Amino acid sequence: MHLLIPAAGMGRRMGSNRNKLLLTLLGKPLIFWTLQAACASRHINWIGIICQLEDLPDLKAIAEEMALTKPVRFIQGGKTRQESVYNGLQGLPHNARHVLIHDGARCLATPDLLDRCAEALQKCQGLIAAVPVKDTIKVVDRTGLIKDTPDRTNLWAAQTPQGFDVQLLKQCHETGHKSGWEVTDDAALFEKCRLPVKIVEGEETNLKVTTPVDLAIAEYILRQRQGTGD
Ligand SMILES: Nc1ccn([C@@H]2O[C@H](COP(=O)(O)OP(=O)(O)OP(=O)(O)O)[C@@H](O)[C@H]2O)c(=O)n1
Ligand SMILES: C[C@](O)(CO)[C@H](O)COP(=O)(O)O
Repeated sequence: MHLLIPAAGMGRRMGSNRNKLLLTLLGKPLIFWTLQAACASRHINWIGIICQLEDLPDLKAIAEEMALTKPVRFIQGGKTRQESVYNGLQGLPHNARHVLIHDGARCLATPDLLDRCAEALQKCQGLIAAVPVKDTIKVVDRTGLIKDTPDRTNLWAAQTPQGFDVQLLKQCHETGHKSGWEVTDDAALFEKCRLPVKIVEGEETNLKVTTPVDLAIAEYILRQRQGTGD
């Protein structure tokens, strides 16, 4: 299974002056933990890291230090996540039939989740990891007034990995590009093209490290996993 890791963001919401994936999390760069899970996955046998040129030396150094046992290709990122994934798809080897896409910023995803998604992708055209929403969600208008309270039983919070048939996802990205669609995940392009996307039960701990508080929570979870919860 081929894996693309979008890692070309800036981390503005983190308030950092560099790519948040290079920030330290429990003594290692944040992206180290994402790569460690990818390496431990039984099904992933190729990794594409999508990144900005300025981060290339740091990311290469991390990959070298980890002595990754799977082939790794670095692919130039774009201005948005959507553009980055588009570039990533062009950088896949020609024999890639299925692809998992997993945010570098979701550094707590387990190898088991990656493997469950890889296995499920053998039987469908598109899927995403997701978890049922725990909060009551409000739809709010521009003036701050609540317009609707959707039924929570139908609401799921999207995560990554997201997995797709490569040719279909390439077509969806092309259509999205021509039509000027702006989306925050790849499933949305599939949906807009009226293609089916399945849900795979995700992990509550699979948070996207976005703000400083997420960094603290991620560190806490990693400590618990390592049995050093103090
Ligand atoms: N041009 C971009 C923007 C984002 N990403 C990646 O997409 C994932 C999810 O994006 P997000 O968490 O929003 O990351 P940032 O764009 O870095 O954060 P922010 O929106 O706060 O600037 C991250 O792994 C990020 O590196 C990417 O590959 N290319
Ligand atoms: C793909 C994603 O991680 C699913 O939750 C998410 O959409 C990434 O974009 P965001 O704008 O940072 O939420």
